[in-house]
Amino acid sequence: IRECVLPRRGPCGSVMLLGDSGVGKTCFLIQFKDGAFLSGTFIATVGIDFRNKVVTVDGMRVKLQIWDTAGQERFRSVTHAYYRDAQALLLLYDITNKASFDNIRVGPPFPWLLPTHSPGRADVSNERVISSEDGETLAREYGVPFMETSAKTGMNVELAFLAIAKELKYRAGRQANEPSFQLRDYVESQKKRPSCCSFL
Ligand SMILES: Nc1nc2c(ncn2[C@@H]2O[C@H](COP(=O)(O)OP(=O)(O)OP(=O)(O)O)[C@@H](O)[C@H]2O)c(=O)[nH]1
Repeated sequence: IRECVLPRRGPCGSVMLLGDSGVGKTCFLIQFKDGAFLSGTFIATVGIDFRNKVVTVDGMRVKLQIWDTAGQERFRSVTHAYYRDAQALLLLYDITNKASFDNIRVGPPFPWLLPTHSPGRADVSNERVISSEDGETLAREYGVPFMETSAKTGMNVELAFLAIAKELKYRAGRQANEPSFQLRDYVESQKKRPSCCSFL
């Protein structure tokens, strides 16, 4: 079940959404998959779940198998079992919840992974306790791309997955004359920044 089933052509990769319970992982996935925001009652994910989505980057189909993990501590051992098979990790924290930021850690046992820090809820800026600079500093420490996202407004949600798909396509085989793909530069050039008044 963990293996990507290849589409007729093009690369495939698995992406894991990680972060504390309630940071917005399920909403992030639903926003990308269906373009909708799940508001209202919060239903915690039990164990692990996945959705597939095929995206087209630079004329090539790339299949993403996106794993939504449970943030609750009691499911930690289940979700840990899946890390080693992931090509990319999206680490989410809630900018209004310091503990969720402090719990973001990516250790050296997985140097082949491609984490992206994607703080959830960048729209609730008036309750913010973790500044953009705090996030950028942590991302620099790990050498990973950084962008603030919102499942509610959709800000940067698609970009996170498209950037991963581009990286997977690039890894799958570079065409002659194709310039090398620099993930962090791409993210920096494409990402939207939350404005001072983006409380929605
Ligand atoms: N304002 C705002 N609320 C959000 C956003 N993303 C999620 N939420 C809310 O946060 C709550 C938790 O969202 P989930 O996506 O279920 O959280 P989760 O990280 O999947 O939680 P677990 O399944 O327990 O790991 C829900 O009530 C959402 O409506 C966002 O971008 N902005």
